Amino acid sequence: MATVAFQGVTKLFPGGDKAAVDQLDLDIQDGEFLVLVGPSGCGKSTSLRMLAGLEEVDRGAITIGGKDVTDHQPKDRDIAMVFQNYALYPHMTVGENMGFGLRIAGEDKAEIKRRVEDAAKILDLTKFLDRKPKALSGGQRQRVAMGRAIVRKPQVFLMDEPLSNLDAKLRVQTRAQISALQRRLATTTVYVTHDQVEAMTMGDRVAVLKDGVLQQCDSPRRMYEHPNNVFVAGFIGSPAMNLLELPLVDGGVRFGGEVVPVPRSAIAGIGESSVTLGVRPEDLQITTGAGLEVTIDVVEELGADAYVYGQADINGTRQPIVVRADGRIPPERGSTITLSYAAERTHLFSTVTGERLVD
Ligand SMILES: Nc1ncnc2c1ncn2[C@@H]1O[C@H](COP(=O)(O)OP(=O)(O)OP(=O)(O)O)[C@@H](O)[C@H]1O
Repeated sequence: MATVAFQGVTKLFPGGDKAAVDQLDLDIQDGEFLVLVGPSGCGKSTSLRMLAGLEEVDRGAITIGGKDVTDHQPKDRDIAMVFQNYALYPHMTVGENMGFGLRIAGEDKAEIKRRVEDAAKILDLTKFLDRKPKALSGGQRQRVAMGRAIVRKPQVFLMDEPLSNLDAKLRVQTRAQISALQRRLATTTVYVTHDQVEAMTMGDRVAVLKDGVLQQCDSPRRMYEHPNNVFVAGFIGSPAMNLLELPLVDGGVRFGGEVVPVPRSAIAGIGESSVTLGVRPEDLQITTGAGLEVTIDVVEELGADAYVYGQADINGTRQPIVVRADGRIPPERGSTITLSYAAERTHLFSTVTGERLVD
């Protein structure tokens, strides 16, 4: 177990017009489950590979357990990595695959056997120990890859999209198993995914990257309730937060007949004439009173909930909006509904910089 720190870590690939990872600063606690998430190409795999020692760091430093490992070989970092494709040796049995790293490290045979059997028990793989990987399901192979990592008892687990080859149902099950296993072993884990649901359900903290730049690193709840900028607001949550550009009038923005106040101090000096108001689909309510009128284009019925997609007339322009409604009494497509909201459940961002304006 160990802390991990990225200190101003930068990666420039030859030919790239900007840094793949740009001055990444991140402190990961001992035993923490930290998820790196972001869209394709945001630099999450490169960050993980630099931590693993599979990619060179151009600027900055990486420490594990307080020790600078920036120039250490992967084998000298005391980490174990689980890859997307599992990277199992097809000619070896499950048991041999799991014990491989220990054998290379010159571990005693009896000790290898004991650790492999322990890991197999934890991962429910005991009856497969003598099989070859090709005789296993995708989920079982994934567990073997996990097993190979845990028998090493490393200081840090690194996982690069380890669930992406599983079908949706198995992914949900395995997600919970990995979370439970990580909590039980309390080993510092850095986990890469592009799936924000995976990030939110698994991470103690989530680090959102965009274009190689860290946007925010917080607990899932904090990230959801207090996104630092428009990108995080739109990336975390499904369906995404509604983000509406509204002109500034009378010390605030007019939304659905009400004025959401924008403190003068928040916009002082940035010359804004409009702000971006964010409101999550579940923070809008269908009302019989006055409010924001929305014409419904599509209703997605999910059982308990229905997501209602429509167009709102906001200050004379039509803007798309999505609302979570009660799935038992969903509104009808083509009809018009009126929405109310609580001003304290809205988020205000600069239209110019995208940064959050009010805490
Ligand atoms: N070996 C390489 N040579 C040149 N450029 C690279 C190399 N590896 C990655 N890149 C570039 O660096 C940036 C970050 O890539 P990276 O693989 O870290 O992103 P990612 O967030 O993991 O994306 P994905 O989810 O698609 O795997 C991208 O612009 C990518 O094209």
